[in-house]
Amino acid sequence: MFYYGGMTIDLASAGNAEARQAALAALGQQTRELIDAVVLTEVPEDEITSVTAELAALTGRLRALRRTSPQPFEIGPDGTPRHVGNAVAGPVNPHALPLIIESTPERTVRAELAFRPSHEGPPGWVHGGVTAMIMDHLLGHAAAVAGSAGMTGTLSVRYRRPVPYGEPLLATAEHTRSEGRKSWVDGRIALPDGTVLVEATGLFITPSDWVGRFDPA
Ligand SMILES: CCCCCCCC/C=C\CCCCCCCC(=O)SCCNC(=O)CCNC(=O)[C@H](O)C(C)(C)COP(=O)(O)OP(=O)(O)OC[C@H]1O[C@@H](n2cnc3c(N)ncnc32)[C@H](O)[C@@H]1OP(=O)(O)O
Repeated sequence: MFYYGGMTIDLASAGNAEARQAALAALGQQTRELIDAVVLTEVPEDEITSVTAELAALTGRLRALRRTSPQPFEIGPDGTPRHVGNAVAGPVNPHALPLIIESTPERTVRAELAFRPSHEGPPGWVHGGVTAMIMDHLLGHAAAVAGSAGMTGTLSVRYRRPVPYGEPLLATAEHTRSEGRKSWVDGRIALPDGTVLVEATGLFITPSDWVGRFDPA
């Protein structure tokens, strides 16, 4: 639903929903490029001021017709779960990497990824909160594909080596065990040669009202 001038409009039923998602994903990607351009720019101050004014105008255009919250979790036309507004994996969300996760037949998960300069924490390296966020989401996804979708109860992260940005990395995770509504998942972020940079263990708890709702296909 969208709110425009006091009216409520269901745009999904009004047009081609898939074409709209593709257009929104392109906007999300362009905005990611903008974010990195902002943190790296060396243009003169008057140019910065001019670009800021143009961005304010563009922001106003996007705000002209808006939702009350990001796009929800849903089952896509091909039957797969998707959450395009998600902060970590959503292609429409510029804050998201986005993390593109593949599931293996063994119900483990993997994602090839590369952090960007805008993820910098310690000078030259990725912020530990950003890598923890990636681990939280990937471990949660691994719990879900194992049939134990839940909310993070605890997340323990061991930072073994600093994480570079701008380089291809591999993140993997696997469900290890469940007891009732509690499930444990292990994961890591590694260099392509297998050198582990970050290790994480998470406890995911299936809220009572989720039981049976998010069973994998
Ligand atoms: C988001 C996914 C959407 C759908 C997925 C489906 C499809 C999959 C596709 C794609 C996957 C995407 C993956 C995303 C991953 C991202 C995950 C996040 O970032 S989640 C945000 C951060 N976490 C919170 O905000 C939790 C806030 N806390 C709560 O909501 C509750 O406290 C909750 C649900 C964690 C537990 O509430 P209770 O009422 O169900 O729990 P009680 O009944 O009190 O306890 C049950 C057992 O769990 C233990 N427990 C409860 N909370 C614990 C905690 N925080 N740490 C350790 N143990 C805890 C208790 O001691 C108890 O254990 P005993 O049975 O006695 O052995």
